[in-house]
Amino acid sequence: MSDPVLKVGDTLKDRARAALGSRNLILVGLMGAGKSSVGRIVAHQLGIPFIDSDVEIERVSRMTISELFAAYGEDEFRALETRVIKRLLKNGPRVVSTGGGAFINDRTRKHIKKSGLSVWLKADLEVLWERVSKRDTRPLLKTENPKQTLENLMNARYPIYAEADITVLSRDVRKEVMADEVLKAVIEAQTESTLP
Ligand SMILES: Nc1ncnc2c1ncn2[C@@H]1O[C@H](COP(=O)(O)OP(=O)(O)OP(=O)(O)O)[C@@H](O)[C@H]1O
Ligand SMILES: O=C(O)C1=C[C@@H](O)[C@@H](O)[C@H](O)C1
Ligand SMILES: [Mg+2]
Repeated sequence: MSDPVLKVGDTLKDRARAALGSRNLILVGLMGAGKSSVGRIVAHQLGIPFIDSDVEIERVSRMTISELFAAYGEDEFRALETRVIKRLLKNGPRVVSTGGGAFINDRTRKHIKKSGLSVWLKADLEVLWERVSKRDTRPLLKTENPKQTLENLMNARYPIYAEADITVLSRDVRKEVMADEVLKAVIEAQTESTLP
């Protein structure tokens, strides 16, 4: 990608926007990591469209994610998720926040890797639990011991999320601070990839 000329005084968002070029920025990670809320701010900062794959799936199916899981099961949900994400990634640049299991699916992960820069928002169990325990809209956590289920998902999924291009630690700080960290990481990733 050819770098547009950057000037002294360019802001963090200008530099991140230039680093991204026409690629998509795709946020991956577990439920509660902040993909949807941080992704929305990042897109606003970059001045490019924001799309949340869970919201898009609910829009096209006219069902909630819980209803989809209940009516068709997880495998059908994943097949739909793959199709929707593939379509969303066709026209970059966009910020696409994915559902927690999207990057774990081999086909979806391939589409994500091909179409842009992936960012893993990595959080520890206590941060995630504090956030997801407030709402019961997540079908995979409707178990007898949802905190243990979340920990099991972390153990199974973290090695796969680690394949993302960038990892940003999602902590208990304001969402705007997290968004700035994502922008900085995009710039750093671009700088590293152009080093001799
Ligand atoms: N940095 C933050 N500080 C405080 N609260 C946060 C932060 N990031 C996210 N949250 C809150 O945590 C909850 C989950 O965040 P969000 O929906 O963005 O996560 P997600 O990664 O998109 O999860 P899912 O995979 O379930 O869609 C929301 O209520 C959100 O407001
Ligand atoms: O972690 C997951 O597998 C999921 C996370 C949510 O974003 C939804 O996509 C759905 O509840 C499945
Ligand atoms: Mg989300």
